[in-house]
Amino acid sequence: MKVVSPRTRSDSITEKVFRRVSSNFNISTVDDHDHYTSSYSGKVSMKKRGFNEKEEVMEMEQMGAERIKTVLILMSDTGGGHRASAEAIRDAFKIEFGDDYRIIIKDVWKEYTGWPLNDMERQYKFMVKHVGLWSVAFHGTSPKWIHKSYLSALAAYYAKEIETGLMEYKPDIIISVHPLMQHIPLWVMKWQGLHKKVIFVTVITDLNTCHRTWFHHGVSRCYCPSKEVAKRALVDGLDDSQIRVFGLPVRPSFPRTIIYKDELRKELEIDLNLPAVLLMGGGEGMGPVQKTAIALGDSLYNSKEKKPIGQLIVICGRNKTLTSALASHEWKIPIKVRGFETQMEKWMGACDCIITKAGPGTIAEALICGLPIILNDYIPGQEKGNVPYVVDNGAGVFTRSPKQTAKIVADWFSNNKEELKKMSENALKLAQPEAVFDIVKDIHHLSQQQQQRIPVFNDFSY
Ligand SMILES: CCCCCCCC/C=C\CCCCCCCC(=O)OC[C@H](CO[C@@H]1O[C@H](CO)[C@H](O)[C@H](O)[C@H]1O)OC(=O)CCCCCCC/C=C\CCCCCCCC
Ligand SMILES: O=c1ccn([C@@H]2O[C@H](COP(=O)(O)OP(=O)(O)O)[C@@H](O)[C@H]2O)c(=O)[nH]1
Repeated sequence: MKVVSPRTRSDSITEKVFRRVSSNFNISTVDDHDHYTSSYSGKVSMKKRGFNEKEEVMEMEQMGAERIKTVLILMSDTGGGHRASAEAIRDAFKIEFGDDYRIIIKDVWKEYTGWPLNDMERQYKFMVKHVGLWSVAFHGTSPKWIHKSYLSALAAYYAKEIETGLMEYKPDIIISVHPLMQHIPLWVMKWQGLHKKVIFVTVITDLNTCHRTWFHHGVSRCYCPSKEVAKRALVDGLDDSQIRVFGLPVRPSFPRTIIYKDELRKELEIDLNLPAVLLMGGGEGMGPVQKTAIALGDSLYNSKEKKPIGQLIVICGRNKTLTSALASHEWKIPIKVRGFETQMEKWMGACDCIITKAGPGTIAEALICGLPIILNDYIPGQEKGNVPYVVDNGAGVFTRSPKQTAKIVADWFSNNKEELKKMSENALKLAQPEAVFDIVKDIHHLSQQQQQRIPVFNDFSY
């Protein structure tokens, strides 16, 4: 008799989901306290690290020894902003608390799960290239019942893999810096009985019109970068005690670099005397970068006097097509065309203003560097609200026209230096360079509370 293994038989999707989900639920029950205790320190630690190590850890804890805490930061490279914020938090932990915390930045979806979760970057890139499609997906998934049903199905289907991914490093604290990384990990942790052991916080990286998936009632903290986002969190039912407004976390290297402008220009081989405009489009080099660069090539050249009135730095990020197109163009003004840069603070610190799509990371960094901002594009949904955030606060202007953009910059660099100065001052007023430190200090405080057995978790229903 031929025995058909369940793995080789070709199942329908429904059968596969049903089998996986029911087997996932057999792992533990939510209120099973014995299993809850063993689930975290037992199952993962014994499986991954061996029984002896567990005993040693317990012994040290009993002796009251300070233990290095592990922080797992969940992110995805959908855009460049989530990774930048994750790195900012990691660096700030290191500066504030030295080796007291071990920080791990992971895209758990990509590393441990399957389609569609492990393919978000590619699908997101496709969707934002077709903005209408993204707009429908963003707004269409806004109702809670829609995103909850979708996310809960994925959570159930990948529960085992996600648990493995989350618990591989035995985190004491999980920080999500991504809109799609609240529900699934929190539910999986609750199903496995771990949600009261591990502190879970969300750090929102959108400045205004963020998606509702950022808000989950089960978090210990929801760090909002602005009052506008905090209002949305309250409307979505989060408790006041869960919300903190410190600002968007920016890599600590930013506030430290800006003072040495001339040094930076020497290091980056930028003309010391000509005003400089930085042109970019997020981590992926999106928006009308090429057309704007060409328009600037004309507007920043004084054809009567046959000399440039400014210089241009273009950072194309991961957009290699853009880099090579601009590198092969003939320019009348001094220009630098760069690919993905790892020390953005230096390039921003060396320039006098910036042109960018309305990415929250770039905006927050530019504000710290006191750069007036010309926003030339935004992704519908999450980036729309960033435009009034900048413009209404007098830190920049919005125009989609490359010619208009080039005209404004030429004006700032010649007749209208006063406006440039005023906007720079407004940018600095809006900047929140300390945000990332405030966030890590607050997380540290939570961690201490938990050590003193003060409950820091928020129980939640689905
Ligand atoms: C009746 C309506 C039908 C609609 C059908 C849609 C089907 C679902 C398909 C797609 C899901 C779309 C998810 C929308 C949620 C968006 C949340 C959000 O704000 O996402 C933003 C991030 C990107 O981060 C942003 O990057 C910006 C720059 O590029 C900027 O920096 C900004 O500040 C950042 O926040 O977007 C994502 O990560 C979305 C990834 C979509 C992946 C593609 C879809 C399929 C893959 C996996 C499924 C994941 C689960 C989807 C859950 C759907 C419910 C929300
Ligand atoms: O060459 C580059 C281009 C961009 N960035 C960083 O990528 C992030 C972009 O985030 P933003 O939210 O502005 O836009 P996104 O890329 O997410 O669309 C910012 O921190 C930039 O400093 C970078 O480090 N190197």
